[in-house]
Amino acid sequence: MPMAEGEVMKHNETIRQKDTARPWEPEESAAIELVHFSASYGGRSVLHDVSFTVPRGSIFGLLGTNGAGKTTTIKTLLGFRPPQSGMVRVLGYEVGRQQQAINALVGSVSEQSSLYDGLTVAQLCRLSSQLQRRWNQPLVQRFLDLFALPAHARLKTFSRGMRSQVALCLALGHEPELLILDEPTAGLDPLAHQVVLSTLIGEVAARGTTIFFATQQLAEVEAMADQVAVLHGGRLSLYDEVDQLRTREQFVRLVYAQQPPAEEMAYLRGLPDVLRVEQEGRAVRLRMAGEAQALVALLQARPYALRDHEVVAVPLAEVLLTALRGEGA
Ligand SMILES: Nc1ncnc2c1ncn2[C@@H]1O[C@H](COP(=O)(O)OP(=O)(O)OP(=O)(O)O)[C@@H](O)[C@H]1O
Repeated sequence: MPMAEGEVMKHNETIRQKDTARPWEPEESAAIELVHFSASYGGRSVLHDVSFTVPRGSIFGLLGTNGAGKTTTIKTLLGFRPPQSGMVRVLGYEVGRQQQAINALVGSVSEQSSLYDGLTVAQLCRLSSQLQRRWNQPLVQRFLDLFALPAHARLKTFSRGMRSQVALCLALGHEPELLILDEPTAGLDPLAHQVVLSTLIGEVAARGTTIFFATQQLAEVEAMADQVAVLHGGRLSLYDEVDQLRTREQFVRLVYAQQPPAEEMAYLRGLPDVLRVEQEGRAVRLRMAGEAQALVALLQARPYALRDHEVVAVPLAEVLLTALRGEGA
C-alpha cells in the first residue's frame, strides 16, 4: 500500500537519520577503523582478523606483496564488498550500511575508477561536477596544471600514467575529507611519480585531507606515510608509526677479544629483545628491538671480553621488508 505524504516524509527522515547518523562526532572519530576485519572470495579466506585505525589528517600506507589483500581492503572501504566479519567504519559511518554518506566525503582512485575514453578532460570535469553535490573546478584545474594535463585532449590519447593523474584530479574535485588510493603511482615515470607524491604531501595532505594509500613500494611509504600497516598473506604483520619504525630496531656489531664460545652464543640468542644473531669469527652481529646501550652494558659485564661494539638503527626499508616476508612483530 502506498504511503501517505506525511508518512513518506517521516520515512525519508528515518532513512536520512539512518544514513547520516555517525556513531561519533566527526572530529572525535578516526578516518578509518578496521576491527577484526576478515574477507573471503567464494569461501576462500583472503584477509584474516585485520585491525587498524587511520587517524584523521594523517597519511596512512597499506603495504603488501602481490595478492596480500590490499585491493580487497580498499574495495571494502569503498563499499564494493561487505566485510565477511568484523567491523569497518569510514569517517564514523559503517561501510555498506551508510555508504551514501561515506561516498559524499570520500574521493578514490582505484580499479573501479571508470574513465570515459572519448571525452576530453574538460568534459569529464563537467560530467563529474554534475554527479557530485559540490565541485571545486578551480582546485581541479590547479591539479591538472600541476600535472600539465591538457584540458581539451581526449582521454584515449593519454598514457596510463596520465589517466591515473586525471583520476586523481577528479577524485579531489568534491574536496573529500578522505582520499583512498590503490597504488597511486603505478605506471608513472620517475618525474611524474615525484610530482604526484609531492602534490599528495604538499597540496592534498596540507589541506587536512586524510590519505589512505595501498602500495607495493617501500620508498612510497618512506616518503609519504605517517603510519603503515603491512599485510602478509592476508594477515597484519606490522602496524606502527613510521617514525617509530625508523628507530625501533638496531643492528649491534660486537667484536670479542676471542671467538665467543657456543655458551655465549646461546646466551645471546636467548635474550628477549634479540631477534637474530650471526657470528663470523670474533665478530657477532645482533638484530634487536629497542634501545641497545643497556644490552651492551650487560654484555660488557659478561666473562667474555668485548673489544669493540657499534650500534646502527635498522633502516626502515629493512624493517618493512622483514614485515613483507611475514616476519614482523
Ligand atoms: N574477484 C576475486 N575472486 C577470487 N579471488 C580473488 C578476487 N580478487 C582477489 N582475489 C584473491 O584475493 C587475494 C587478495 O587479492 P588482492 O587483489 O586484494 O591483493 P593485492 O594485495 O591488492 O594484490 P596486488 O598487489 O597483486 O594487486 C589474492 O589471493 C587474490 O587471488
